[in-house]
Amino acid sequence: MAGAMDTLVRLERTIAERRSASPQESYVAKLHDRGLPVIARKLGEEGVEAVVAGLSGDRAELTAEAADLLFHLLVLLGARDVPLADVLAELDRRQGVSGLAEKAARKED
Ligand SMILES: N=c1c2ncn([C@@H]3O[C@H](COP(=O)(O)OP(=O)(O)OP(=O)(O)O)[C@@H](O)[C@H]3O)c2ncn1[C@@H]1O[C@H](COP(=O)(O)O)[C@@H](O)[C@H]1O
Repeated sequence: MAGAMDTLVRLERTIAERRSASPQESYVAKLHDRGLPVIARKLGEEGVEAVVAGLSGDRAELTAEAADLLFHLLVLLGARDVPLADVLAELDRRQGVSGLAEKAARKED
C-alpha cells in the first residue's frame, strides 16, 4: 500500500493532468469547466456530508465522505494554484505548537 503522502501527491498530479481533459470524459475537467464557485461549493457540500457521516453515519460512510472531501480540497487547491506541498509545509510549521497556546497568543495581539 502506498503511503498517505504518496497517495495525495499522486492524486494532486492526476488532478492537474485531468484539468485539460474533455469535460465529457473527466469529472475534474467538468468541475473546472463550471468554474471556481462550483468547485468551492462542491467542497462545502462534501464538508457537510463528512460532518453528517461523522455525527450519524458508520465508519465506512465517514471514510468514503472523508475521501470525497480530500479529493475536492485538492481540486480547489489546484484551481487556485496552491501546491499541496505548501499546505503540508504549513502543517509542519505548526507541528508541536499547541492549538490552545497558538489561540491564546493571537488574543494577546
Ligand atoms: N478521487 C476521485 C474522486 N472522488 C470522488 N469523485 C467524484 O466526485 C463526485 C462526487 O459528487 P457526489 O457524491 O455529490 O455525486 P454526484 O451526484 O455524482 O455529483 P453532482 O452531480 O452533484 O456534481 C462523484 O462524481 C465522484 O465520482 C472523484 N472523481 C475523481 N477522482 C480521482 O480523479 C481522477 C480523475 O478523474 P476524472 O477527471 O473523472 O478522470 C480519478 O482517476 C480518481 O483518481
